[in-house]
Amino acid sequence: MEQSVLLTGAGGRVGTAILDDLAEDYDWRLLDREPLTGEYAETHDSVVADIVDETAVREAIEGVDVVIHLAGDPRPEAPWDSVLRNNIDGTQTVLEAAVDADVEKVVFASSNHAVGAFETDERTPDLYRVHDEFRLDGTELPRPGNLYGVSKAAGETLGRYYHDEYGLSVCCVRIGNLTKDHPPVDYERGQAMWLSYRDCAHLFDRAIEADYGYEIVYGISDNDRKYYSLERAREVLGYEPRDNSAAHE
Ligand SMILES: NC(=O)C1=CN([C@@H]2O[C@H](COP(=O)(O)OP(=O)(O)OC[C@H]3O[C@@H](n4cnc5c(N)ncnc54)[C@H](O)[C@@H]3O)[C@@H](O)[C@H]2O)C=CC1
Ligand SMILES: O=C1O[C@H](COP(=O)(O)O)[C@@H](O)[C@H](O)[C@H]1O
Repeated sequence: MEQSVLLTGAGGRVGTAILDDLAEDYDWRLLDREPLTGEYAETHDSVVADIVDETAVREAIEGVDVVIHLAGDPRPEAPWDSVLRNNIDGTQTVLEAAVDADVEKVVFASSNHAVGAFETDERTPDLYRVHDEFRLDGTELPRPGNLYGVSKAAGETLGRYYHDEYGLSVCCVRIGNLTKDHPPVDYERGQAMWLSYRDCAHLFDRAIEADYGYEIVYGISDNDRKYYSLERAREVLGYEPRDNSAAHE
């Protein structure tokens, strides 16, 4: 039987990349604080709610197998009051409701900014180039370079807690730079962490289907330039990216 999946932040860029490829593959429930427009609003069950509204989130989550949690403030420069509310409090609300509703898995949209401070002056810009062999693999401690990154590291830690304490399966995807059709132009960092739309959809598809306990994986395409390892995503999720920013240089 088709799995039912709650997609929070469904109206945004990552949500669109996922639905563009997977709209027919799951029984979706779409949640966003803005009313959804376009084809997915007409063809799928959708809920307009704020992610910190505990009652609305509990209602939306009832009966689903998996949650993909994207809703939040995605701005690297976002101020503390916004990330505290939308990213940290919102993620805790989702995880608590998921446990109470016996959800099997939560896939959390973490970010490259949870580890942004590894990009020191000594390492960059070499880090973004093909010859450089430095890799982060998800076993390192978080090292955020801004408060947005702190909020993503907090979301990962909340996931760890809800896994250890309640047995919830949690996969944190440290998404790189999702850009449609081609990697960012004249931006080496963005090219090293490019995630194409179709690789994004495939990665979240694998995170819905695979078996795991608690995982942190990197969400990038198979770029020649890279400083994030794809090993864990390949091994645990069966991720097989098809795109490479080098093909667009
Ligand atoms: N786009 C990217 O390259 C990356 C995105 N991410 C993360 O992925 C997630 C999605 O990002 P994007 O799709 O790019 O952002 P977006 O801004 O395009 O979409 C976010 C969606 O969440 C909704 N939303 C925001 N706060 C909400 C709240 N309190 N309650 C309910 N809905 C709310 C917005 O209305 C919007 O539709 C975010 O958590 C972001 O931090 C992480 C790394 C890279
Ligand atoms: O987490 C995120 O990261 C990407 C890439 O970061 P950037 O600083 O190189 O732009 C960003 O585009 C996205 O908005 C953000 O949510």
